[in-house]
Amino acid sequence: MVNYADKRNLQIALIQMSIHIGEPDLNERHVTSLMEEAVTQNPKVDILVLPELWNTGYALDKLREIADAGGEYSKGWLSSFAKKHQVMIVAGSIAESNAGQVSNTMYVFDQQGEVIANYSKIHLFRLMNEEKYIVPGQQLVTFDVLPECRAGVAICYDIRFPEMARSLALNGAEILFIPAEWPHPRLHHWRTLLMARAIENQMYVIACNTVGGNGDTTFFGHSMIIDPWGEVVVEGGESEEIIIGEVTLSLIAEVRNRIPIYRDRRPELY
Ligand SMILES: O=C(O)CCC(=O)C(=O)O
Repeated sequence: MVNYADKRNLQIALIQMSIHIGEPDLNERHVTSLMEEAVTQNPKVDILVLPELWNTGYALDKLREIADAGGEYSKGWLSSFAKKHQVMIVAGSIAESNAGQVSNTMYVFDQQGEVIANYSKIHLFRLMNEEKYIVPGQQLVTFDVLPECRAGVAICYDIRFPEMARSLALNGAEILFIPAEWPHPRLHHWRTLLMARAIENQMYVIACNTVGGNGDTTFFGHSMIIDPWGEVVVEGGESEEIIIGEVTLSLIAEVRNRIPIYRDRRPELY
């Protein structure tokens, strides 16, 4: 939990990085240097956000060999980083192996380096055969960013399922973090779905995508922060970059009071 009692705004850094496919050691060095750069150049950053599968990329046929056993190695150094820099990390996701099975799993660390949330992607992306190599998670996850502000998490394809974001919102989430590895030619889907999840749930959407390629697939970046009114606070381009944006916590209640969808919904009819 971000531990400033009077905190009203949050500074977010999105690590929009390229991934060396199937090279966890290289990726660890790469992501660490970008995270160092983010906290050095922006000492006020509260939360670092990483993209999906940053340790391996979609090296699906090698995943069993190269996935992090129990996530222990990644959890170790990410925890030390969070503690050293007093920063919360929404650590994208990694390929994690357990008893021969691989999951696409996210960890969230607080400023003391404790793991405060752990989510495995529940909707696996058939278009890329993800379900043949990865086992799905079985539960939705929320965590507290501040005592009075809860967040939910989703990974990439999960945003095509509006029921999921709505369930997270009904569980109290006011911010939705979304690590992704989303490619061309579906930029229009990416932007529209993120915008819709923000507007329909009146929540901040904080989405961190990758850049670069895997064979003939190109990941387009466009990591974004969208406010609960649907305005884009910040949006990346198509190259590697650290994107900084601010979350204004008071805006969430303001939007929810202005158009009170949670009071007006009729769940008994649908
Ligand atoms: O839904 C999409 O178009 C992209 C999803 C995806 O690439 C993923 O879940 O890894």
